[in-house]
This record gives sequence, C-alpha cells and structure tokens, in this order.
Amino acid sequence: MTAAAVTSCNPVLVQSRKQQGLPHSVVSWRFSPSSPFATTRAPSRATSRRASRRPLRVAAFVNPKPTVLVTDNLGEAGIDLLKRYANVDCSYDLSLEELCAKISLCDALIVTGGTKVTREVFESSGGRLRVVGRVGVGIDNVDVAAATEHGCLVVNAPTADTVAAAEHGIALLTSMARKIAQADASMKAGKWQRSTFLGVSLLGKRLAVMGFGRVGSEVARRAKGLGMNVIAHDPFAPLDRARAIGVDMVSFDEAIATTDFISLHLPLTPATSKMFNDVTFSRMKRGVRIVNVARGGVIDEEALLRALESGIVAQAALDVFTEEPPPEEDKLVRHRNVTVTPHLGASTMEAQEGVAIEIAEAVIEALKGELTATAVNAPMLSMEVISELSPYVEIAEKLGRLAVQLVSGGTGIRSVRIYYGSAREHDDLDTHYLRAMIIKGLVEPTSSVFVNLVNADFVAKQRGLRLTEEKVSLDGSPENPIEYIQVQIANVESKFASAISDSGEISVEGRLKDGKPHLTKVGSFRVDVSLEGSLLLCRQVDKPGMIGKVGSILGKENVNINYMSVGRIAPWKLAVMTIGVDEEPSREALRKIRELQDVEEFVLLKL
Ligand SMILES: NC(=O)C1=CN([C@@H]2O[C@H](COP(=O)(O)OP(=O)(O)OC[C@H]3O[C@@H](n4cnc5c(N)ncnc54)[C@H](O)[C@@H]3O)[C@@H](O)[C@H]2O)C=CC1
Ligand SMILES: O=C(O)C(=O)COP(=O)(O)O
Repeated sequence: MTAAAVTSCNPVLVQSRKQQGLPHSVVSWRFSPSSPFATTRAPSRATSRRASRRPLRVAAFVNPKPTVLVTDNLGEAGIDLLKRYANVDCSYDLSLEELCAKISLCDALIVTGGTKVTREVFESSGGRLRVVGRVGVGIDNVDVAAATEHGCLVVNAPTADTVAAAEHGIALLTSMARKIAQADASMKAGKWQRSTFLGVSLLGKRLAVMGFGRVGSEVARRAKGLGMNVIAHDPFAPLDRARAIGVDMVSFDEAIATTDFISLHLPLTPATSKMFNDVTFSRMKRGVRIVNVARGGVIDEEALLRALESGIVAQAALDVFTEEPPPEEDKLVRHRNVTVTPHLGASTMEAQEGVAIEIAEAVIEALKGELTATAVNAPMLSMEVISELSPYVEIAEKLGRLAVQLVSGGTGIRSVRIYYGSAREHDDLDTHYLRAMIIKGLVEPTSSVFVNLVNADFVAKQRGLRLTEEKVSLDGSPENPIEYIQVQIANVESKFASAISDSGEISVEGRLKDGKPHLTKVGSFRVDVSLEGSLLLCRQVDKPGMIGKVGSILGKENVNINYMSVGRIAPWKLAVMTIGVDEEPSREALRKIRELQDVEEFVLLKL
C-alpha cells in the first residue's frame, strides 16, 4: 500500500481521463438534497420517512416546481423553455430593494448586464437561490465571490453572442474608419459635406486584437478578410488558435506601440480594469484608432478623452461604458471623433434568441442538479464522474457527520485528513465532489451554513479547516472508483475514546457493501454497520451476554435495530459494539445502557 498526497482543499481541478468529452446526460438530481448544488438541508428523518411511503419523491414533496425570476428582457424562446420546467416571474427594471425583497422566493435568477447581482441579493435569498444565469458572457455584474460563499452556482451563456459581438466590432471598425455615423448625422441635418468625411483605408493596416478569446479571434478572422495585418495579445490564449488564423501573438507593449487600430476583447477583471490609461496611451502610435466592444471599465475614460484631445488617439468607437447608460453630457459620447452605440454587441435577432435558449438550458440543468458546461464558479466535473461517485457521496457526508459528532468540545477542529483507498490511477480519481460532501458533513451539524459543491472549499477555508487528501493505492480491480473512505480529525479529544486511532486522530472509515454505505472502522476497531438512522457506539468488556443486555433495553423501548456488529482487539478483552437503530432511543434507555456493568463508554450518533 502506498499513499500519495494529492490535494489540500485546493479548487484546482484534477481532471480524470474519463472526464474528457463524455456525454452530459447520465443522472439527474432533481430536487434531491444530495444534488451537488442543493442549498437546502436534507429533510428531517420524520419527513423523509413520511415521504418515502408516498409515490412522490422526497424532492418533489419539498419543492414541487422551482421559481425562476427574470429581471431583464429575455427572448421568448428562452422563456418558453423555462416555463416547461419552472414558474417564471418576469419582473423587469426592479430596484435593488425590490430584487432583494423577491429573491428569497426564487430558486434561480436570470439577468443580462442590466441587473447588478450584488452581495445583498445573495444575503437576502436566505439560502434558497441556487443559480444565477447571466444571459451573455460578461459576469462582471454578478458578485461571483458572494455567490460562491452562498453556495449559489453562476452560469453564463458564453457562445451564442460571440458572432454578434465580433460583427459589431467590425461594424464599428469600418464605420469609424469611414466616419459613417458622422456623415449620416450630417446628412440628416440637411448637409452635403463630401470633403469633411475623409476616411482611412483598412487594407494593409495593422490591427492589435487585445484578448484573443471567442470574440477576439472572430474579429481577427474577419479583419484578415479585410486585408488587415492582425496581431494579438493574450497571455492565456492557445498559440495554435492564433496560428490557425494567421495571427502573431505579441507582448502587450508591442501590441499597443506598433498598431494603427486596437480592438478590445478582454473581460473586465481587477487586472484589466483601466488597463488603457494615460501611461498606456502615451506609449501608443500617434493617430491610433480604438474599438471597444468588451467592457467600458477596461479604459480609463478620462484618459481616453485626453488622448483624443492630444491627437494620440485619432478616433474611438465605443459600444460599452464604465457607467451604462453614461451621463447625459458625457464628453466622450459627444466627442466629434468618437462613434458610440448603446451596448449593442449582442443585439442581433439571432444572438438574442441564441443566448435566451443557451441560458434557459443552463439554468434548467443547474436546477436539476446536473453540471452545466458554462458553470463559472463550480469545479468542472463531468456527469460521468458525478454518476460514478454518487454512491460514495452518502458515505462521504455521513463520515463527516459521524467524525464531527465524536469530537468533544474544546479547541475546535482545525486539521482533517481524508484517505481514499482505490485501485485507480491517482489522476483518474477526482475527489472534488466527495471532499465537498465530507465538508458538508463536518460543518452542517454544528452551524447554520448550507454546504454544497459550489461553496464547500470556501466554507472550509473560512472556518479554518485544513483538509488534506491522500489517495491510498490498492491492488485490485479499478472497476470501483473507491474501496474505502477514511476521515480523520487530528488534534482533538473525543467523547468516545475508542474512536481515536493508534496514530492519535478521531478516525472513521466507510465503504460500500452491496451498494449500501457501511461504517467499517472506528478508531482502530473493525466494525460493520449500515449507515442509516442513528448509531450507538458502545465499548464494553468482551464477554457473553453484553449484546443481549443492550438489545433487550432497546427492545423494551420498541427501538428497531437495523444492523449491529462487534469488533474486538482480542477475545475477552475490549470490544466495540456498533448498533444501527431506526428510532432514536429515549434518554432513559440511553442511561440504562450507559449504566450497564462492563460498558466502559457509550455514545449516540445521528446520521
Ligand atoms: N458588447 C457586447 O455586447 C458584448 C461584449 N462582450 C464582452 O467581450 C469580452 C470578450 O468576450 P469573449 O471573447 O466571449 O470572452 P473570452 O473569455 O472567450 O475571451 C477573453 C479573452 O481575454 C483574455 N484575457 C483575460 N485577461 C487578459 C489580460 N489581462 N490580458 C490579455 N488578455 C486577457 C483571456 O485569456 C481570453 O482569451 C468580454 O468582456 C465580454 O463581456 C461579449 C459579448 C457581447
Ligand atoms: O455578453 C455580454 O457580455 C454582453 O455584454 C452582452 O450582454 P448584455 O447585452 O448586457 O446582455
């Protein structure tokens, strides 16, 4: 057996080979609380039992149909799709207060760039909001960090408006070069000024595409068709994409210093905010022309005004602004050498229909608990991985629950070690989902925080939980992804001393048996009990009659034993009895068991 440390609460993906290119349609979680994105707590045992006797799923019982709030104009095709699955509330132009007032009644929120989804919105949702769908690409209007903290998935619709944005970029480029907008305004004012609107040709001119992603590369492709010499700057873009289009990737400095035209296609992030400022403008070729269909905030607008006035920038064409709409008397908007459009990049009939469908599908998938390819703040796990790991999810969460209940007050939990015994190759086992469920089990019993796949690592970090994961290589068939999971809590005392392993940690181990989760080890004692209902752990002297004594106390109380096992170090020494019970025994029964002669310690654990 070898152990290899692999991750420690690290959101970076460990992609398994099987994750690549597999279909996304194997399982659905609907409203089951075990959904990776479920933000509600599991129903109480009484509720589950009641519900399981009915033909209705527990889930449907908890929440029959989700409610989706749409706060910005969304294409009919998207609304129709949503209505097949959810109650749809289209309330446009809400103030922040109105949005916050409504949000606690909604499972999903769909917005364009017109609604700011701030921290207050997540705080007001009371944990019900499970997904925010951004119609389009830019998620700079959504507080993604706050979403993650609240376990809310953010999805976008990043592909359906790419061509529209690229076409708009080219439209601005060509109309700026030929002063189309100015000439149109002049004619409409009754003038005929042929010599005033002398333009520049694009043929043979150098264009720098800043940000070579979806839109940037489509702009480059089109600009090449116009006979432009296209270079690009994007430290994160794959070189082969640029090579395929015949574009040279260059440094930022080279891009801005040597070009006649600059077209911006960057996301607005802390790194790109005001990336174009007095300093960068001063390094540009005099007479440069700039197009921005990305985000207003990547340009320092006052600096651009100064650059226009000084002649460094000859012309600008802007579709996006720091503040939208910009103030009425905005000098940039009114500048004679600036062409403006009111954020029309995605405004084609085709793109609007496309993004509406793309976002509706993504939101529905997310509400069903399925992983959507456009999730912004969740690890990318394929449905195949989720499906394969789902039998272990229950073990993971329950081991977390058991381990935390075994801790006796004091210093608090800081260090948790997780071992996964597996015959799989190390890089073929993605533990994100299981780790999230262990964190859920560790955190939820002692707090009001809801934990899911989205916020698990964040919650752990916030609570100072240091998780380390190790995969233990086992011989055998790699058919099963996992043979056992062991959760250890270090540097704590236990209310059940036998749960402390030889190496000094609280330790519980579980595995699947006949498809059912079982507890198979507590501390150094081998046990075997199904992980359902409640558990009684009892350490006693190993001698005849002990099982009968405990059993008869429970029997008198009409408490049904669903499973039991005894693990011992050696005959006639100490044994740990593990009893699974369907009903929770009364205090009196627990007292009687605790007071039995030869019972050394005893604890009741709830799953
Ligand atoms: N005006 C409009 O209506 C529309 C605007 N957009 C905006 O266009 C922009 C680009 O969209 P997509 O191409 O779909 O996004 P994308 O994510 O495919 O591409 C963005 C590219 O920028 C690069 N990048 C990020 N930080 C960078 C940095 N510091 N320096 C250089 N490159 C950097 C990334 O590596 C990526 O390749 C976004 O801001 C989006 O919101 C998109 C659609 C419509
Ligand atoms: O997709 C984007 O990022 C856009 O800017 C277009 O979005 P909007 O017109 O704000 O829905």
